[in-house]
Amino acid sequence: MPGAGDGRREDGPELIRFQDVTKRFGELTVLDDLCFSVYPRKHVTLIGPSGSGKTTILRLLMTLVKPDEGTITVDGEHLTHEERHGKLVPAGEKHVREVRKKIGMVFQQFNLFPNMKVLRNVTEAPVHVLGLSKDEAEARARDLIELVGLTEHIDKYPTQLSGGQQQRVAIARALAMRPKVLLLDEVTSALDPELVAGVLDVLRDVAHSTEITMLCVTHEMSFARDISDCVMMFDKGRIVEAAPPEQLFGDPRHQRTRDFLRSVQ
Ligand SMILES: Nc1ncnc2c1ncn2[C@@H]1O[C@H](COP(=O)(O)OP(=O)(O)OP(=O)(O)O)[C@@H](O)[C@H]1O
Repeated sequence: MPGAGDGRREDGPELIRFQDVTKRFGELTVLDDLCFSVYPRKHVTLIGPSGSGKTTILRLLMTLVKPDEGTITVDGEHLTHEERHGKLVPAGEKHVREVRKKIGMVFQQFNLFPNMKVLRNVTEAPVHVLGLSKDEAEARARDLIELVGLTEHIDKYPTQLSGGQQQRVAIARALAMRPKVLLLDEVTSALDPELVAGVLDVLRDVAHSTEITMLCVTHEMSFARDISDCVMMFDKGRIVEAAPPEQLFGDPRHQRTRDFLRSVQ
C-alpha cells in the first residue's frame, strides 16, 4: 500500500518512509513488503492484533533491529545506509547516531535513571548528547515538566513517584531532546488502570499543543481516535487499511478491521 499513512503532502516531504520493508525472524515473516509514510506534524497510530508486527516497526526505527529487505528513511536520511562519494554504503555509527537524534521514544517500561531526580532525568541527555549548557537544559526541562504536570515533583527520585508519574517524566525526557518524531509503544500497558487516563491526557495535550510528529502503537482505541490523523490497521505484517479515525472506527472498509474492533470493545 504505497503512500499509506497520512496521504496529504501539503506539509512537505515525508518524515518517515518505509519502502518495501520486509523483516523476518527465522522462518517467520513479521513485516511483509511494507510501504507507508508519515508526514510532518501528523499523528499516526498503529492498531492490530498481538504479533502483527507493530512494535517491530518502532524497533526498526530505533535501529534495534535491521530490515531484511527494503529501505527506511527518516527526514530524508537512510537509516541503514549513508551516502559516501555518491554511493550508498552501510551506515556507520556516527550516521546512525545523528539520524537517531531525530527520534524520541517512550517505552512500556519507563526506564528512568533511578539514581537521578526528575529534573536531572530530563536534563541528562540534552546536556551530554546535544551539548546544551546546564542552564539551557534546565529551562527546557522545567517547561516540559510543567507540561506533563509534575512541577511539584521535580526534586523527587523515580521510586517516590507512581508509575503514571514516572511515565510522564519519560515523556518529558523524550521531548527534551526535541526529536522530530516521537514513537510511543503501548505506553500505558504497564500501568495500573487508574493511572492510564492521566498519562493519556498528557499525551493528548502534547499532541494538540506541540508540532511534534507521532507514531504510536496502542491498544487504547479512544486515545487513537482522539489524537490520530491516520489510523493504520495491521494484520500479519501488512496494512489492512489506513484511514482517518472517524472513517476507520466509524465505517471500516475491511472485515478484518471490523472483527478486530469488535474484539477490543
Ligand atoms: N527478536 C525477536 N526474535 C524472534 N521473534 C520476534 C522478535 N521480535 C518479535 N518477534 C516476533 O515477531 C512477531 C511480531 O512481534 P511484534 O512485537 O512486532 O508484534 P506486535 O504487533 O507489536 O504485538 P503486541 O501487540 O503483542 O505487542 C511476533 O510473533 C513476535 O513473537
